[in-house]
Amino acid sequence: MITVAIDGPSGVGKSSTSRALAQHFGYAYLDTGAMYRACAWWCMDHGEALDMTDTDSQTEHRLTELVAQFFTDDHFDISLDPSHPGVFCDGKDLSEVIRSDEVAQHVSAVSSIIPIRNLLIAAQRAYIAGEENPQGFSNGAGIVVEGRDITSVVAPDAEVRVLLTAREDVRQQRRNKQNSEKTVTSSDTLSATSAISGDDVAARDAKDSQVTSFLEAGDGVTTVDNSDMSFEQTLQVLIDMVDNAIDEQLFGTYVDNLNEYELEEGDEAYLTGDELEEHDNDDAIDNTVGVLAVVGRPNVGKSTLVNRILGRRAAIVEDTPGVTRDRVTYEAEWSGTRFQLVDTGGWEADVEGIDSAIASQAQIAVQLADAVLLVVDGIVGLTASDERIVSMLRAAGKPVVVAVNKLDTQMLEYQAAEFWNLGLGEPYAISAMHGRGVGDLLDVALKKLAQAEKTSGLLTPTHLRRVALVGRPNVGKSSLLNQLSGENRAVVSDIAGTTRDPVDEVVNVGGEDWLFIDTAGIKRRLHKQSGADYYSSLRTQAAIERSELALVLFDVSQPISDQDLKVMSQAVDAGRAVVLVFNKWDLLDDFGRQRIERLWATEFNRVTWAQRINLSALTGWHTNRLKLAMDTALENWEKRISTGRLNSFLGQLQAAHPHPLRGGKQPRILFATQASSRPPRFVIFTTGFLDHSYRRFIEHSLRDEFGFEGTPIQISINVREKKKRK
Ligand SMILES: Nc1ncnc2c1ncn2[C@@H]1O[C@H](COP(=O)(O)OP(=O)(O)OP(=O)(O)O)[C@@H](O)[C@H]1O
Ligand SMILES: Nc1ccn([C@H]2C[C@H](O)[C@@H](COP(=O)(O)O)O2)c(=O)n1
Repeated sequence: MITVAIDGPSGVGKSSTSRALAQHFGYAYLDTGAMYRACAWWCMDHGEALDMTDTDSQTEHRLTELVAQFFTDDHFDISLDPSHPGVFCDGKDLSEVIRSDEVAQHVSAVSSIIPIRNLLIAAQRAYIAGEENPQGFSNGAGIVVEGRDITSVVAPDAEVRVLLTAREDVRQQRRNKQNSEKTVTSSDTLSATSAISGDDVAARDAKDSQVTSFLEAGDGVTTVDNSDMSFEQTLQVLIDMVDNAIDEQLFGTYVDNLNEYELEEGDEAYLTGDELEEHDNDDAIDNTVGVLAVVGRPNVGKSTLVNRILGRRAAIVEDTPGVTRDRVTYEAEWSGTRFQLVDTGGWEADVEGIDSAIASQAQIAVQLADAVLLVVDGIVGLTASDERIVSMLRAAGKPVVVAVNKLDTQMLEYQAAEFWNLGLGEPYAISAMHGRGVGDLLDVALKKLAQAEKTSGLLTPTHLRRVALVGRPNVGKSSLLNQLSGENRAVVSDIAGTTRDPVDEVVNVGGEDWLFIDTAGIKRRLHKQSGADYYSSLRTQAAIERSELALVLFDVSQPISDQDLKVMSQAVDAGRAVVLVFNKWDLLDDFGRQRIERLWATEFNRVTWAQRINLSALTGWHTNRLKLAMDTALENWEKRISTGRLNSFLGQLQAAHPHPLRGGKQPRILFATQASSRPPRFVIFTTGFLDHSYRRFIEHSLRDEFGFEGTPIQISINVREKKKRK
C-alpha cells in the first residue's frame, strides 16, 4: 500500500493533480480541504456566522461540538473515488456548495480551531488506514491525500511526500481562470455564486498558514514547483515519484525471498537497491593522463607489479566479461598523477608466433593503451617470447618502458643490461615484490604516458556519441563515411586493408555530430596482405571497444561470409549497441532480396533484436534512416528497468510459464535486478540451474515487455542453495 501525501498553497493544482494521480494508479483520493469546507458549511447551516476575526474559547468549544456531531452522528460522508469525488451530509451532495464564495471565505475560521483540526486529522488517518484493507476503495493499493498538513501531521510516514508549489501570480491566474469557467447553480440555503472574483490566493495562504505550514518542505518532503509546468508535466513528475515508491516497496518484498538462501560474497551489492556503478569512464577522462598497459610473458611478475603500483587503492573500473584471458582496468595514481592501469593475462606467443595468434586480450590492451610497460624476468634473461612481444609492440607504435623484474638486490641490477638488446631504450631494474626501483620506473613511465599521443580514446570528447563503423574489408565503410560526411576524403578502394594509425572523425548524421572511431582503419590499406586480417580483426575489436554503438556493414551483393558474421559477433559480444547496415541493396534483384531474407531468418537469428537498415552508401538511398536507428539503439542500450518492475514481471512470467521439472525439482526465480546498463545486464537469483531454452525464453520475454531493440542484453544466473536447518 502506498500513501501519497501532497501539501501546497491555494490554487497550485493539488486537487486536480491528486485526482488524476489517484485515477492513474487506481488509488483512493482524499480531499481534506473538502472536509474542512464541509465542516464550515455544516456550522453555517446551523446558524454560525463564522465571521469572527478572533475566536473566543466559548465559540471554539461550541463549533468543535457541532463538528464532532457532524462526524460522530454519521451525518458526514466522503467519496474516495477520484472519478466521482464528493462530500455528503445525510446523503445530500455538498460538492458544489462547499466551493461557494461564502464557504471559501469562512472555512479558515473553522480550520484554524485546533480541536476541530484534531478531530479531522483523526478522521483522515482513519480513511488512510482503511485503504490498507483489501476491501477499501483501492483494494489495498494506495491513497492520495492532499491538503495543507498532510506531509507533516496527517501522514508524515507516507511513502511519497510532496510539497506542490508555484509562484503566487501563477496560482492567482489559475484560480481566476478556474473561477471564470465555473458556473455554479444551487438552491441550497447558502447561495452558491459563480466566478468568485474575491478568491485571493495570497489572502487564503496567509490565513491558512496561521495553523499549518505548507510554504516550506519539511525533512524528506520533495518540493515540486510547477509554475512553469503544464498539468500533464506536473502529473508525470508525480507519477514517476509514485512509480519509484512502488518499486522500492516491491524491492523489499522481493529481496525477502532470498532470506532463506545462502548468499555469497558479492551478492550484497545486488540487494541494497542502490544502482551499481556503471562502466563509464567519463569522470576518469577529466583527470587521468592516459592508459598504461602492463604486458609480458606469464610469471614475469606482472600482477605483483600491478598490485605494488595500486597499493590498497585498487578499484576495478572495467572488466571485460566473456574473455578467455584477463584484461582488467584499474584507476591508479602515482605522485599525484592519475592514470588507468591495464593488467593483462600472460602473453605467450605460440610456436607459430604472434602473427598467427588470434587477437589476444593483451594485444587488444596494447591497441587500446597510450603507452606500454613491458615486464621481463631479469633472472631468466631475454627469451624468444620476449622478442616476439617486442616486435608486436614495435608494430603497434606505442611508447614502451621495459621493467626488468626480480632483481631483488643491488648486486643483481647489472642483469638488466642484457635487455638493452631489445632496442627499447634503458631497461629499468626493479623488484615488484620488494618495491625496489618501482618508483623510478613509474616516474619514467608516467612521463612517457603524459607525452604520448593519445590513442586510447580515453581522452576523446565525451559529449559526442562514439560510433565504430565496422565490417569486413570492402563492404563500403569508406563510401558510407563519405556519403554521411558529404566529402570525398577517403580513398575508396576495391582492395581491402587497414593501417595502424587511429584517427577519429566527427561526422554529422541526421543533424547531429557523432564521433566515428578509427576511420583511418577504414580508409587506408596495408601493403602487405599477410597479417592484414589479423590486424584488421584486432583493430576492429579495439574500435568496437572504444565505441558505444557499432554500425556493422554488410555487402549484400556478395555472399554473407563467416568474416561478416564474426565482425557482427565481436560487436554483440563486446556489449555495444548495434545497427546492422545492409549496403548495396540497390544492386539486388528480386532473387537477391529473397536470398537475403532467407539469410536474415537463419544466419542472423541471434540478433533478431537488431535493427536492419537496407541502404546504398553510394547513392545515399535510405541513409537518412540511420539516425533514428542509432538513437533508438543507444536509448535502449542505456535503459534501466527498476527492480520492482522487473521482479513483478518475472514473477508473473514464472507463474504463467514455470521452468520444466528437472529430476523432480523445479528451479525457481527468487529475485532479479538490473545490475548495470550500457548494455543492460540482469542478474537473476534462482534455486537451480535454468535450461538454455528457458534463459532464451526469459530474454525474449524481457525484450517483448521492455523493448530492448538495438542492444544486446546480458543475463547472469546466480544459483543459491537453501540455508541448512541448524
Ligand atoms: N500545472 C498546471 N498548469 C496550469 N493549470 C493548472 C495546473 N495544475 C492545475 N491547474 C488548474 O489550476 C486550477 C486550480 O487547481 P486546483 O483547484 O486543483 O488547486 P488546489 O491546489 O487544489 O487549490 P485549493 O487548495 O485552493 O483548493 C484548476 O483550474 C486546475 O485545472
Ligand atoms: N489539510 C488541510 C486542508 C485544508 N485546510 C484548509 C485550507 C483552506 O482554507 C480550506 C479548504 O482547503 P482547499 O479546499 O482550498 O484545499 O481548508 C487545512 O487547513 N488543512
